[in-house]
Amino acid sequence: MSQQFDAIIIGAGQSGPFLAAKMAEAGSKVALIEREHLGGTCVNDGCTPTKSLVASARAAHMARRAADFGVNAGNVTVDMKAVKARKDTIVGASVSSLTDWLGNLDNLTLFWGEAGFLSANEVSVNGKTLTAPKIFINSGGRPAVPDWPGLSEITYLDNTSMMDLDVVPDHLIIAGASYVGLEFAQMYARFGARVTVFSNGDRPIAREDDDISEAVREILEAEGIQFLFNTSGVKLSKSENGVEIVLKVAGKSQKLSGSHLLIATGRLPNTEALNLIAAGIATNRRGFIEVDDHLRTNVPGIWAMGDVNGRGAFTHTSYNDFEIVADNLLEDGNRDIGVRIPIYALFIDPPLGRIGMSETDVRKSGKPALMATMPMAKVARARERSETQGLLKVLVDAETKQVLGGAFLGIEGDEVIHGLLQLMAGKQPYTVMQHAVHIHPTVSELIPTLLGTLTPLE
Ligand SMILES: Cc1cc2nc3c(=O)[nH]c(=O)nc-3n(C[C@H](O)[C@H](O)[C@H](O)COP(=O)(O)OP(=O)(O)OC[C@H]3O[C@@H](n4cnc5c(N)ncnc54)[C@H](O)[C@@H]3O)c2cc1C
Ligand SMILES: NC(=O)c1ccc[n+]([C@@H]2O[C@H](COP(=O)([O-])OP(=O)(O)OC[C@H]3O[C@@H](n4cnc5c(N)ncnc54)[C@H](O)[C@@H]3O)[C@@H](O)[C@H]2O)c1
Repeated sequence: MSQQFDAIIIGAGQSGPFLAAKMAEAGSKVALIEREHLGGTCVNDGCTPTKSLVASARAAHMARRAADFGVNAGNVTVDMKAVKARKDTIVGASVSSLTDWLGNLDNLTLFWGEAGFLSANEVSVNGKTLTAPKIFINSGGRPAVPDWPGLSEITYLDNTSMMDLDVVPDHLIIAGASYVGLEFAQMYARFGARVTVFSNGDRPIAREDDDISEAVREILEAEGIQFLFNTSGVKLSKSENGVEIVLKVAGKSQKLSGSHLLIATGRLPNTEALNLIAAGIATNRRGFIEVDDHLRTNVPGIWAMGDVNGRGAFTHTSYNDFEIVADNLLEDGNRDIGVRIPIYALFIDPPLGRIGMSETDVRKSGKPALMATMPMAKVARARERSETQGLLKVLVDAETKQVLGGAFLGIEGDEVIHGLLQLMAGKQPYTVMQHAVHIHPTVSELIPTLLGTLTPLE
């Protein structure tokens, strides 16, 4: 006997629970299936815990720098058990608030277990069969683990097991120099670990322009983080202290010995358990579920939202997928993922706020463009705070005067970048922002000055 619903939602990540609640509130009978924890990666082993840890790491860093501000903080030590407990409290509060909210909604039934398709309108969970004309997949992703010889013989960490660490490693080796690798690298260096990062790329956060990568590298190297790029031939073995790694760095053999190894080499979509074949759902070459601009899969009545569709890899993109699907289905809307402006941040300290096209993208496109850059040292707020690392960069279409993209690496870069978002979303020329009066002394007040120095991109 199957149980009949109006909608089934697989995965309680950053879109599923919100869609489940909205549909239930609108009177639909909804099943939400989750195999592990409400809130998915973001709440449990992604954004929330890492940003809580970043905050502790910043407190340690600023305490060590106290003398720069004329303050005597004495000998600074880090209590990792207390750091972890603080993080666990913040995560716990988010999970309980989600649990209370979802548990108290009429029309919503929460099923704990792993879901898999039986057909295009039937899903199995814990031996039960659920049926619905509409099914939404929000199953997210998990760490990609390289196929390195020796990996199965050693103990390694990923972003999930990092959450249980309550000691400062003697020497943390990190594979991967992007979001996950760099955020953990800086926080653990600040907690007091020796940190080495290796990557098969040629620079940190290699999706960004060279000058941004270089500035990120300078910031992190100044805190003692060691980088090895262009690595290959990684082999791992257990050692007395933890792990030994033999690898090639730009073709030359090198040995590393660390107490802990964190794998941060990208993420894969969670699709295996879903038995997509039973419903005939198509995936792309990289294994992500293919969707159109309304988040519809190739099978009528089945949608895919969040990281699993490969159209975004952030909490805000997953949440926006929910908004689009909900508006289109429940409010008669016609919203479209195609108009979404890419925006994201790398939460090292100071953070990198990014929007739209990079300089490399603009050069490749051949568009006539203007560009301006400015070191953060020119920003009064940064000088007053003795935090002058980084740079501001903006690119503008030479014909329409609309902003094409920007990179703000510096204090408040993750917040200030939203000024460009408003301009871009409103399709306004940059002069609107340039002529508006901003508050002194803020980082934002220097954006009009930055815009005043735009010159043609050679
Ligand atoms: C360390 C780290 C830090 C991050 N920091 C940020 C950040 O600062 N800002 C940001 O925007 N993004 C960040 N991200 C990315 C962000 O976490 C994800 O983009 C976000 O969680 C969106 O995920 P989602 O909604 O696709 O699904 P997820 O959050 O991955 O949730 C999917 C859920 O589906 C469940 N599930 C999977 N398969 C099944 C199944 N077959 N049956 C039942 N349930 C299933 C899983 O248990 C999980 O709970 C970070 C990621 C990591 C790893
Ligand atoms: N601030 C944020 O919003 C935030 C924070 C953390 C994670 N995330 C999300 O998580 C996703 C995953 O992040 P990530 O940093 O794990 O992956 P990524 O795909 O961004 O980067 C992977 C890194 O690992 C390296 N790498 C890959 N294979 C390797 C190999 N065999 N040997 C050595 N190096 C190798 C790459 O060169 C790169 O430096 C991101 O797409 C992002 O959306 C976001």
